[in-house]
Amino acid sequence: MKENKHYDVFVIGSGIAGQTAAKLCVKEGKTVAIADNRAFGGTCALRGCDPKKILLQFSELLHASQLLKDKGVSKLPKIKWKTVQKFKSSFTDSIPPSTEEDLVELGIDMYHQSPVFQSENEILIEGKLISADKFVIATGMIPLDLKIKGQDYLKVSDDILNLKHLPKSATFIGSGYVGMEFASMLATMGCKVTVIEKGPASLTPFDPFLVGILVDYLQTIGITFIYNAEVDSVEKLKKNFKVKYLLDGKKKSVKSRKVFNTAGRVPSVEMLDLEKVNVKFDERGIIVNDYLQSISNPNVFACGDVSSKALPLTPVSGLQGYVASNNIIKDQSKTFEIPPMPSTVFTNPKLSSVGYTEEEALKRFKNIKIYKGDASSWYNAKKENNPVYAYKVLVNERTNEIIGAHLLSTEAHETINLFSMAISQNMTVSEFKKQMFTYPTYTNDLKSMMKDED
Ligand SMILES: Cc1cc2nc3c(=O)[nH]c(=O)nc-3n(C[C@H](O)[C@H](O)[C@H](O)COP(=O)(O)OP(=O)(O)OC[C@H]3O[C@@H](n4cnc5c(N)ncnc54)[C@H](O)[C@@H]3O)c2cc1C
Ligand SMILES: NC(=O)c1ccc[n+]([C@@H]2O[C@H](COP(=O)([O-])OP(=O)(O)OC[C@H]3O[C@@H](n4cnc5c(N)ncnc54)[C@H](O)[C@@H]3O)[C@@H](O)[C@H]2O)c1
Repeated sequence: MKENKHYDVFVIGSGIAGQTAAKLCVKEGKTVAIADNRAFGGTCALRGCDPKKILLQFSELLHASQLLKDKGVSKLPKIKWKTVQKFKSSFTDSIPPSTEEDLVELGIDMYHQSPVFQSENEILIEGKLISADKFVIATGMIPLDLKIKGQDYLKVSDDILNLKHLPKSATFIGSGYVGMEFASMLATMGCKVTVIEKGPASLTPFDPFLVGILVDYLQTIGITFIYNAEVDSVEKLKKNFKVKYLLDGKKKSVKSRKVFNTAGRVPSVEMLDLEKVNVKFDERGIIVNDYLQSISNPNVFACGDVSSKALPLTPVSGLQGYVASNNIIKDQSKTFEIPPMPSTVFTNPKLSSVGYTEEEALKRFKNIKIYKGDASSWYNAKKENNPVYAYKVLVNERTNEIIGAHLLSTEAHETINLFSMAISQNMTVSEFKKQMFTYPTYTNDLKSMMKDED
């Protein structure tokens, strides 16, 4: 039975982008509803950043102990995976009910299904025909469908986060953020890992000098990397799965207990029937202007991972939710400008980056100064008995301002934020070096990275 209802704003997706938009709109007196076809809370809190970091910290603990094995650690910690999973669930289980409670308290109506657009201002959901003045699409991304024979045997990041047992062996198809983080985690925990990548390198948005060092190190802990490979099919054997692929025109295969599709994520738009609402999208997501409005229908906003202006990271998605809702509250009042955005690949060790890459800086500036080095002989790495520590810092030679920083270290995920602040404040190298930092810390090392040759 169809029932008509009208809202000022209807939000689709309850992740950070959708929740931010819904909450700001309702606080401004709008009538708001939000829909999700999965548990409320979004990827980051339920199936991404947060649960991932809980699991990863155990591999970090083990990694740190492995490094100090002959330096005073006599027995490596034994990780009880089932207990780790219980600990993780103690965080994730409470997210959907607490999110729903919050939304109810704010007076936001909830729907638990994917809506399907019927016209430029109507959707069909839970059997109801609902209209709204504005729609916010914040549906995030879903794993890319690999479309290979045996694809049903492939597991994705959600499954890795919910692994009941640590597999003896695993194959990852794709070596971006997700593939590298989980490959590093499983290999550290003793799993035999193979990574098959279609391109010539891993983590292509990151600095190739540091990626090279990271990959070399991950090989020493047992990960096999296969590049320029074309995965053909997955076959189920008795205990294992066989991944067949082509390398240099030759047919090859690898066997493992689990096979993970970590070949990327695509905008979640398929179920919405966006043609009916006249909203254009491509492989990057819903095409939006600087106000995060659909270029073809200004009453529809798209924010977070699903928007064409996304950098699929939690803080950026939150910012986009804020910008979109501000523009709903006051027409075209805020543009989305991407601030210098630090990003980390949480491998052991971590790879972090902010600002320009060397390639981008060379195109953008006439002359740049590159401070680059292997810092594994520095105190901080040596005290951990850690063979990996490296950096690259980029400076505009004319102004002496820091324009990019790339770090590979145990603490890169924290120290990169200092460079983020320096870049957004247009700090010069000498201004940065004037700052006093605690000692002995990785932060204090940042100053030593920008040392001119005598
Ligand atoms: C394994 C993993 C690890 C990550 N780690 C990090 C990290 O360490 N740091 C970081 O910054 N970022 C990380 N990310 C990325 C980060 O999770 C995303 O950038 C962020 O969650 C995007 O927020 P969002 O609100 O745009 O989308 P989401 O959080 O994905 O929310 C979208 C919501 O829409 C719902 N939805 C989808 N389609 C429909 C539909 N048709 N109808 C109704 N609802 C729908 C989904 O169920 C979901 O709840 C990670 C991602 C993954 C997968
Ligand atoms: N730490 C973090 O901040 C974090 C962690 C996870 C995800 N994320 C976000 O999620 C997004 C998606 O991450 P992701 O790792 O899923 O994707 P990605 O785009 O980072 O990596 C996908 C990789 O798979 C490879 N690939 C694609 N098709 C393939 C095929 N057929 N065979 C073999 N390799 C193939 C690509 O060349 C690429 O290297 C990222 O852009 C990132 O912003 C962030």
